[in-house]
Amino acid sequence: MAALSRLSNLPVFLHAFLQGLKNPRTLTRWLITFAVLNVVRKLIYTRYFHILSHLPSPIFSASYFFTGVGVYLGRSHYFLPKTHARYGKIVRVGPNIVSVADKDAIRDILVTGDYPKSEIHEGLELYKQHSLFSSRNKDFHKNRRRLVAPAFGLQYLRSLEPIMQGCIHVLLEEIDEILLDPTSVKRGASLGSRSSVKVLPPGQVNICSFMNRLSFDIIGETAFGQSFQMVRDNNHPVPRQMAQSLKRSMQQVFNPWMRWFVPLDYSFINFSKERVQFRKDAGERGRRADLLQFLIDAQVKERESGNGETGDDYQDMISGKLTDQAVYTEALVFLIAGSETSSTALTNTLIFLVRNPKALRRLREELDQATACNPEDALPTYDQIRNLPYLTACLNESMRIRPVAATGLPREVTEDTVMAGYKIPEGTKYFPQPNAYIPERWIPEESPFAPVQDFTFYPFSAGTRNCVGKNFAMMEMRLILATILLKYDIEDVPGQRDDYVQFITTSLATESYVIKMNRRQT
Ligand code: HEM
Repeated sequence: MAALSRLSNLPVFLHAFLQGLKNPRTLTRWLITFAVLNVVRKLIYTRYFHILSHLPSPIFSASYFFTGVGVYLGRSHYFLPKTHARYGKIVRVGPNIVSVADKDAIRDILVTGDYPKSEIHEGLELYKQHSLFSSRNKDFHKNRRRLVAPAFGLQYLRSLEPIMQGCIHVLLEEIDEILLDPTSVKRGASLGSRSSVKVLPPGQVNICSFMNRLSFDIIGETAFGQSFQMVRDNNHPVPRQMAQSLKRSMQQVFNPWMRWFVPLDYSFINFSKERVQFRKDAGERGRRADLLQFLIDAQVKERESGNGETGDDYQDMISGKLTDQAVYTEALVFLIAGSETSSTALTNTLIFLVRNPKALRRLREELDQATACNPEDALPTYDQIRNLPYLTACLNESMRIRPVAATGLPREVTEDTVMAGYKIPEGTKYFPQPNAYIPERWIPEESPFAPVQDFTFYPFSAGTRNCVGKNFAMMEMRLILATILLKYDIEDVPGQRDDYVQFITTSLATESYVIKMNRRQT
């Protein structure tokens, strides 16, 4: 069909060409007509004759144009729930993109079938280097994941607790300073391109900005051995460069024309290179138990075992060897994957809590009980809070309503699959009152609903490509949330926008959410 429709354009083109030889204006007119006809032909073909044309789909799915606009504006996640509500659980949303919103099908894709990541991930590779996050090659991924995963085991993460606590301590100092003197707010440069940090009325703090800056400091300390001092100074160029490059690289995946006009700025890679070299040069003196040290040690072990690089750069890259380049690329992947994700999830949780005072009170009670014997100035320890059910429920509930990876986890179908003809029962809702913040639904003995079904909740994805940093993120979020609630009374400032944009992960569109904070009287 495609070949036939292509041939049918040939006489039109020849006619245009012959006419054009006589008169350049006629040639232009005919070329425009030809281009328009070609677009119409493609749209008709994609809509009615393509191998996916039997799937339910809105009319816009025949082209990438609307998806491209949605991704450019960071609003692509808004249309998906509406499209599924209208067309069912399997919907074609682009010429070659099918969106799936069914728990069994999702389990098949991510876990049972372990489908490879889609081509989109290639657009997210850093200067064409495979990495744990972007690689689509299963052997590469298996090898790299085997080397890196122990850094996120509970045992190793324990060594990171003092580092995280140190950063949280700086946050408390900074918030206290603003509460005393609102003009002391560090304006710095905005991380995205939308807003900057403002002086607020006394007693108010932009919690979105602080969570964002704190997550960068924690990843800076753990992955590069150096805080970005974003909480204190809000002025380091690397987080800003990184946030902007990621946004642009996602926009360019669906809008390739942008590459001509907006080049990507990868200068932040030099920062990673320098930090790795600095740590290596420092030798035993510079040793620290953190993610960067783990990568460097893993590289040394791989080399000592005789399984190191072969000298062929390309082969070493595709087989997942921890070359020098691989070490600084993976450190950057931690920075990219581990900053905006945790900070968005934390900001959302704080917003839900100030808007749900009952849940806030209950969480506070749980935390007070767990830390009752702490001296006044002490921060909660991870041992005290890691198993608190309501704390975990509050985080889960916010990641359920506002997932950090909201546009799904694109995978590729590499062979014929029954999913395209999948029959799905209509009208099944996995979460009763889906938009209400009810942390109790995660505590089976207290839930007003039937227990949450397995495989309906994937904030960290599932299967071989799930989030390697899940334990890190949960530890970080529990520590930060617990500390804030133990040290401050917090309250909502009503009437603020809380819509969000999605580039690689989601974030508040305004980059700002202000809450009232007051040092807690003990
Ligand atoms: C609330 C916080 C976080 C959430 C919700 C989250 C979510 C996810 C999700 C959904 C994926 C799968 C992406 C895909 O399939 O395309 C993923 C992968 C990944 N995440 Fe996280 N993440 C979080 C925090 C972190 C942190 C703190 C780190 C590291 C310090 C991290 C490192 C990674 C890496 C390296 C991958 C790729 C893993 C692989 O493919 O083997 N994440 N994350």
